[in-house]
This record gives sequence, structure tokens and C-alpha cells, in this order.
Amino acid sequence: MPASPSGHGTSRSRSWWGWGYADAHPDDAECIAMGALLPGTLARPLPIPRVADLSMPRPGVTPPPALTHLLTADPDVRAAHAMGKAYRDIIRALRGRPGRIPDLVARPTDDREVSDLLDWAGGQGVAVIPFGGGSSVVGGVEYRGDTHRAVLSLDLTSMDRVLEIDTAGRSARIQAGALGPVLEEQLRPHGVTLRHFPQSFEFSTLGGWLATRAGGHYATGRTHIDDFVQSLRVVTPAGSGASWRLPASGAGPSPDRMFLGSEGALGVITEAWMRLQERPRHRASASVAFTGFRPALEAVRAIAQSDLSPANCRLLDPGEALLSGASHDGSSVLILGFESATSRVDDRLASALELARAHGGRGGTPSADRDSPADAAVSAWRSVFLRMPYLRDGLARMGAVVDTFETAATWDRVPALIDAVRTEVGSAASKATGHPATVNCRLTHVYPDGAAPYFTVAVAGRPGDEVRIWDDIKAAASDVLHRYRATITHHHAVGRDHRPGYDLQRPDPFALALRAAKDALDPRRILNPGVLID
Ligand SMILES: Cc1cc2nc3c(=O)[nH]c(=O)nc-3n(C[C@H](O)[C@H](O)[C@H](O)COP(=O)(O)OP(=O)(O)OC[C@H]3O[C@@H](n4cnc5c(N)ncnc54)[C@H](O)[C@@H]3O)c2cc1C
Repeated sequence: MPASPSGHGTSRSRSWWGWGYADAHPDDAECIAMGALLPGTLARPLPIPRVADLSMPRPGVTPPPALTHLLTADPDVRAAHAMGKAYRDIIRALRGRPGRIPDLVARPTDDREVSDLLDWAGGQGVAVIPFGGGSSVVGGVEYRGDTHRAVLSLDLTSMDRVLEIDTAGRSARIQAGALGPVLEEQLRPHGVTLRHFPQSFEFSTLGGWLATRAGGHYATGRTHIDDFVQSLRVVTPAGSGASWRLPASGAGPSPDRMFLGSEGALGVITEAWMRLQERPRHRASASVAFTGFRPALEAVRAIAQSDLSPANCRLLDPGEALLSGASHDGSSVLILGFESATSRVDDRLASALELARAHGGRGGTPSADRDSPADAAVSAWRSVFLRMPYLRDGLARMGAVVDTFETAATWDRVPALIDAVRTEVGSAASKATGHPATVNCRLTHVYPDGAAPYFTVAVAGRPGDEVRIWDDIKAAASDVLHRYRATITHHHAVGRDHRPGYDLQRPDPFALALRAAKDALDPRRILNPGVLID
């Protein structure tokens, strides 16, 4: 059995403690070079942690013979399922203090087996943590309680098939444990795609996307996975069921809406009918530089409020632009991209560039209408974007405190919100560490009525104190978001880390209804305890 969830058809092994493939992590020399850019970091990287060094108690529960073929207590597998992939998780693993390690990991292959595992766990007082790719960045896949007899990580990645394709209706029935590439590989021969590409695409699953309401690469329009859902099948401790496949329905509150974003606390999503698209044949992209960030925000608002609907409309502030190599002269950079399966997109790009220039944007030579961008800033940004999680882990090895958080707010609040986050989070980070901190911002998704700013914080930590420092930084960030009535998360989900912010954000009657749903569907409180509702 591999050391971590599927390497999806490759022989490469996944890192149990860090992002992605173990062989893709920066080596010591690269870590040291990165650390030199952040004053106060360590002289040498922390060693790569070893599972053999973890203290791992024996499983606190013995499964019945009928289920043993689905379960493993292999230490490598247990360690790989102990946490998600936030900075908080990476540094705890590096320090040899991961969260509570699950007693057992189960890999069911169908609904019946999921249901049998839930029945057994309910009878034994075992907490069940649904686990897709384990890419949660909000403490969504770890157990932090002490009221359950044992913890079972329910890994869905053996349920990874595209079961049916409805070509006429352009939709497919897909098992929830399919990792992004596994799912797309099965759709490709049919000329269709789900075309949902979160940054974590390679190592996250359809079920995880649905359970967290993930945000994909579309910057406008269909930004969240919700927009592609036709129906869901869910197994709960109280029974299983599927919603009808419908193109749209006005029949009362949507059953799918109850499980989208339910983060494994109400049931296990086992499959979904998903709306597909033809593969795009026409693409065009360009970047535009701005001297000031405010005019750039205005340009983005104008584009978001037009009917141009760019697939990519990422605004990078000067720090982000520098980090990704998109600019070296202190400019903010707007990356624009258009795509279509049916018609050329050059005119739409030209119109967006016109709007950007009307707000002071410079440059913006459109690429040819093809896949690889001609624009150097667009290319630079794309390659750093995909490598970024590996670099973050390298910086963590150098003792840096470095992670991201994201939000969304209406346009009337966006500029002041971004300023307040930069100032207040930057000063909280410096205060907590005694080192200068950087807080960079980009807009990942934009809407006619608002935008989703995404922040990256980097500061040298104090050895051994990194988790507390990050928690202080996150608390300062949550305070600002709450004050500006900006959501605690636009797409990273709530998990355990965002519970306080989520509790403040949701209306009381809704909390009552959620608690009632939890009572009805999970009466023994075994599913992902501590997430969304107690
Ligand atoms: C480097 C990096 C980049 C990221 N980029 C993005 C991004 O671009 N957009 C974005 O939205 N998020 C992003 N994330 C966050 C994360 O990838 C998403 O939350 C993703 O949707 C999680 O999918 P997963 O399969 O890994 O789920 P997991 O991490 O395994 O689980 C996430 C949550 O869903 C629950 N769950 C998982 N599967 C099921 C199921 N079948 N039924 C019920 N509950 C289930 C879990 O219990 C947990 O609460 C990123 C994370 C990292 C580390």
C-alpha cells in the first residue's frame, strides 16, 4: 500500500507530511536560497520528518472480521491521513507533533461498504473523518476532540470511476473519490471535461470539492463547483439517498445545497452527476501592468461588470507580481485569459484590454489564439502558481511562518478591506515574531458585485513557536474580515480553523436548522466532529 493516497497511476509516492510528490520538494540548497530572502530564518532547513519517529499508539478499537479487508493500521498510511496540507499541518509534522493520528484508515469501494463502516463506527463510538485528497487547509480532516473511543479516516479514493456519461445531456455520473486528473483522464476520450481546476487539482477529489464548495480556475461566472452539480448521492448514518437529476428546479429548498459545503459533517458524498463542457479550442491571454493598485481594482470591477466573462482575471499586487516573476518594477499586474469551445475569443480579450487601458493599464499584447501564452508575465505567473505549494513547504523547513487566507466582500468594502488586512495582519505578524512581515494580495475571483481577495503572509518564525504565531496571525485576520463583513472563507471552507468566524457569520435560525440536520442525520455524532456544528 503506498505511503499516502493514490499517486494516480504513477509510481511516484506522495509526501506524508508536505504537499504533493515527495520527490518534487525543494532540496536543502533551494530551501536555503529561499530562506535568505526572508530575514531571520534558520541557517539550515529542518530535516524531512520520518513516520518512524512519530509516537503512534496502537489502534484503540478492533474491527469485526467482516470489515477488516477495508481497513489498515499501517503506520505510513495512518500518518498520511492525520492532517491536511495547511502551513499549520506542515510545521506540526516538521516538528514531529502532528495532530491526532487516526487509529485506522478505511478504503471502501461502494456505498454498501461506506454504510457498513458508518454502522460499525456508530455502534462503537468511533469518530469518522471523510477523507478525499486530504488537501484541506482548514483543519478539515483531523480529529481534535477527546470524546470518541477511536478515530477512523474514511478515504474515498478507491471510489474513483466515471460510471456513466450522458452525451446528449452533457453530464456524467462520477464517484466522489476521483482525484482531479483521474476524473479528467476518464472524460477525455469522450471529448468532454468537468473543467474545474482548483490549484490543488492534482491532489484533491470530486467529493472534497463538493463537500467544501471549492473554487476552480474560472475567475468570473461559474467560480464554484456548485455550479456544475446536477445531483448528489449521499450516505449518512440515518440512511442513503440521491437527488433527482434536473437541469434546474424550483421545488423548495435544494437537497443538494444541504450537502454542498457540509464538510463531511452531515454525510458522505459517494457520487454526483456533474455538468460537463466541451473542451475549449480557442484561448487568448495577456497581462496588463498598473502603476497603482487602486486603479487596477477599478479596471477589474469594470471588466467584472461587463459581459466579457474572462476565464482568468487575476489581479496581482506588486508583492505577488514580484514573487511570481510577473513584474519586477513595483507594478500591479492583471492577468487576463479567455477561452471557448465554439468561437474565437480575441475580440473579448481586446475589449477587456481596452477597459484596462481606460483605467491606466499598460501593455497587454494579446497572445495568439492558442494554448501557450505568448506573454512572459502570464507564463511566469502560471509556472510559479503550480510550484508555490512546494516552495511554501521549503520555506516552512527554513523556520518561516508562511501561508495564505482568502475572503470575499462587496466592492464598496474591497479597497479598505485590503488596506486593513495589509496593515493589521502585517503588524500582528511582526509583533508575534519580531521580524518584518510581508502581506501580499491577489484577486482570485471577481463578480459584478464584489471580489475575492487572497492574501499570502510570510515572516521568519521563532523556532518551536510557529503554530502559536500562525494562530495569532489568523486571529488578527479573522478580526479584520469580521469587521468588514467579509466572509471567513470564499472557497477554502470552514473546517476547524474557521469555526469561530463561521459561527459569527451565520444567522442564528440557520445555526438551529443546521443543528437539527446534524441531529437527524448523525444522531450519534460520529461524522467529522467539531466541523460546522457541535
Ligand atoms: C496547495 C493548495 C491549493 C489549494 N487550492 C485551492 C483552490 O484553488 N480552490 C479551493 O477551493 N481550494 C483549494 N485548496 C483547498 C482544498 O484543496 C479544497 O478544500 C479541496 O476541495 C479539498 O478536496 P480534498 O479531496 O482534498 O478533500 P479533503 O481535504 O480530503 O477533505 C476536505 C473536507 O471535505 C470532507 N470530505 C472529503 N471528501 C468527502 C466526501 N466524499 N463526502 C463528504 N465529505 C467529504 C472532509 O471530511 C473535509 O471536511 C487548496 C489546498 C492546497 C493545499
